[in-house]
Amino acid sequence: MGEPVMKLKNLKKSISNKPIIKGLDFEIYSGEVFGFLGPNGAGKTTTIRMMVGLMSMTDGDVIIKGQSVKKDFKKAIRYVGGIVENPEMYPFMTGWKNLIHYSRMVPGISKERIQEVVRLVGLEKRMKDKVSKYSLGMRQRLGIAQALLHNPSILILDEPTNGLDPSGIREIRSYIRRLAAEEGVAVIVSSHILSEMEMMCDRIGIIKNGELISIQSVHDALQQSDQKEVTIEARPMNDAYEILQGIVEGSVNQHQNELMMSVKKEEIPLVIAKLVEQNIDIFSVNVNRSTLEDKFLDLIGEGTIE
Ligand SMILES: Nc1ncnc2c1ncn2[C@@H]1O[C@H](COP(=O)(O)OP(=O)(O)OP(=O)(O)O)[C@@H](O)[C@H]1O
Repeated sequence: MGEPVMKLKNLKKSISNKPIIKGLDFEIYSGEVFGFLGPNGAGKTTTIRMMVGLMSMTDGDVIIKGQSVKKDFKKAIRYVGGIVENPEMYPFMTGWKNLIHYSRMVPGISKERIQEVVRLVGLEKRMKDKVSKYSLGMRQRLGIAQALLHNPSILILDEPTNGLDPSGIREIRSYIRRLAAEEGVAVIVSSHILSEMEMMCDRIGIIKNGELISIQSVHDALQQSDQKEVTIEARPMNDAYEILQGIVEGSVNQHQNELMMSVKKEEIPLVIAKLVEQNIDIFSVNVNRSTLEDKFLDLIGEGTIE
């Protein structure tokens, strides 16, 4: 994956002596979309605010392209583009004027670069319209264009799809993927919606109560999502083992009174039926939570997932 663009090192935050972020360690790489996922109040915004220097750190550090946000804020932050609070836009000015206005505050931004970022977020045809005529999704895209003007290595977007309708969400998603692929920027997006993250991200880190509880590649997670780890307590054990070996594709492991195997969810009833057919007594069947979705459901409680 090459050198990380950003490194979190034992990052901590306490507010009024209450630990909010309890030591985060992870790395973000060029060209990847990294999803920062967690239920409301998990600590996503607090972490992002520390990453971009909007909030002080209690302990640890954030290193961006080798520069410490704590010690060398100015050097570190020039690599970052971000929308953490609402982007500052003037509704009475056109999209183009807004970008020109912003570019004057940052040295070295050419007209060509402005055109390039406009193309990257697909707003070429709407540049002459006033921002007041834009949909929320278009404003969000203009905000992303603005954040990209100075060629950042890392783009940080806090809940970029908040408040958007499904077509707006689809658009933002495709533009974010395109940015990572075409510009090679690392993109961090936060959200509390797993399904959305799975479609947009290469890797997902799950945060709960200020701690990172899982970090996983979406590709691996989707490959695994079909398989379930199943533990069956059955007697006579040896007969059950023989039968299972004949029907389960992977290996069957024996541990004390239990047999463990990995099967597809739809195969679980078949496995049980075969054992019962052959007069095996079944005392328990446990399906262990192992996938990203399982972990996330564990966290936020079933039924609340979107
Ligand atoms: N200024 C503050 N004073 C006290 N507590 C705070 C402050 N800011 C955040 N918190 C607490 O820190 C925890 C993490 O909040 P944070 O906003 O980072 O969560 P989040 O994961 O971004 O959630 P959401 O999706 O709701 O924005 C919450 O319990 C919140 O109440």
